[in-house]
Amino acid sequence: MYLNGKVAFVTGAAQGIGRAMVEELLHKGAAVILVDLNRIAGEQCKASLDEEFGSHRTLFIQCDVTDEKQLKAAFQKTMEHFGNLDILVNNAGVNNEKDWEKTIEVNLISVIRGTYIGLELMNVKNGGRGGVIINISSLAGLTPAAYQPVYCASKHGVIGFTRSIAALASIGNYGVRINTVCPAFVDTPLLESIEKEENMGEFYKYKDNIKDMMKSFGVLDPSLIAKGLIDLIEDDSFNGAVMKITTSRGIHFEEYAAHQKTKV
Ligand SMILES: NC(=O)C1=CN([C@@H]2O[C@H](COP(=O)(O)OP(=O)(O)OC[C@H]3O[C@@H](n4cnc5c(N)ncnc54)[C@H](O)[C@@H]3O)[C@@H](O)[C@H]2O)C=CC1
Ligand SMILES: CC/C=C\C[C@H](O)C(=O)/C=C/C=C/C=C\C=C\[C@@H](O)C/C=C\CCC(=O)O
Repeated sequence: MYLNGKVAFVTGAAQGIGRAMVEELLHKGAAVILVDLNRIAGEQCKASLDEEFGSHRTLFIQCDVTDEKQLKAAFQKTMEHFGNLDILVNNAGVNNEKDWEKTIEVNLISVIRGTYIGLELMNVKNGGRGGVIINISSLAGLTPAAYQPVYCASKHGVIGFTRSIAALASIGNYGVRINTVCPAFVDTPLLESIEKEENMGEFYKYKDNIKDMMKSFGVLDPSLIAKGLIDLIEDDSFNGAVMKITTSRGIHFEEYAAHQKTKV
């Protein structure tokens, strides 16, 4: 997909990986809807981006992605404001083993719901003009994470759902490609949750173990994740891809047997 002039919807856009993705999309000429629960951070993010890219290139929408009514309204506002939707990045995520139901709601249920709403709008069979959906998983979506069992489950779910819906989109000729990105540790405020009992709950006593893992695996810059996102959007050969991003191997892909691969 050629990004110039396209319209992208990014959740969790106010900071971290989401903000890095927004900046890359703007540099490539797209218009971007910034969707985030945090109004202050979202408005500050937009104000900063306006200085570099102009105020017409972005729209901030305060939205809790776990609230179906708010999420649907955000998509509706996008269509009204920009007239179309070409790219959807379901990025918003939390790490909370204490309120683990919230983790499942944000990291998995909202990704599924956002994908379905985005597909409805982009599917050429519905009069859409096609597009690309990227769901953000994690390396914890591919390996056990002893100290984040529910976060791990949510991210495994993102991969299973994304590969499945990508296969359906191909079989149904929807004109929409759906892929997932699995970064290892990335230098964002999310990592601060490791130090908080209200996030880690019973696993708080293992916080130093996670920090040792971070020392061992290293911590990635969000800009590398944004680069991986752009690769998946621009290269039309990717559908159902599971992109991994680690300090040791950079951007690479999980390999599956031929019968488990998704056609474009
Ligand atoms: N930081 C890391 O080490 C890694 C993060 N990831 C994933 O990348 C994604 C982005 O994470 P980070 O940028 O690191 O986190 P972050 O905490 O820096 O940013 C997450 C953003 O999502 C927003 N958000 C949270 N709940 C929301 C909700 N209910 N509705 C709308 N917005 C909401 C927050 O306000 C925040 O702006 C997440 O899905 C995370 O699981 C994956 C692998 C590594
Ligand atoms: C507060 C931090 C929350 C989330 C961080 C993020 O989602 C994350 O990166 C979590 C990673 C958890 C990893 C858990 C185990 C890692 C296991 C390793 O065995 C993976 C090993 C190699 C990857 C090889 C490769 O294909 O590159």
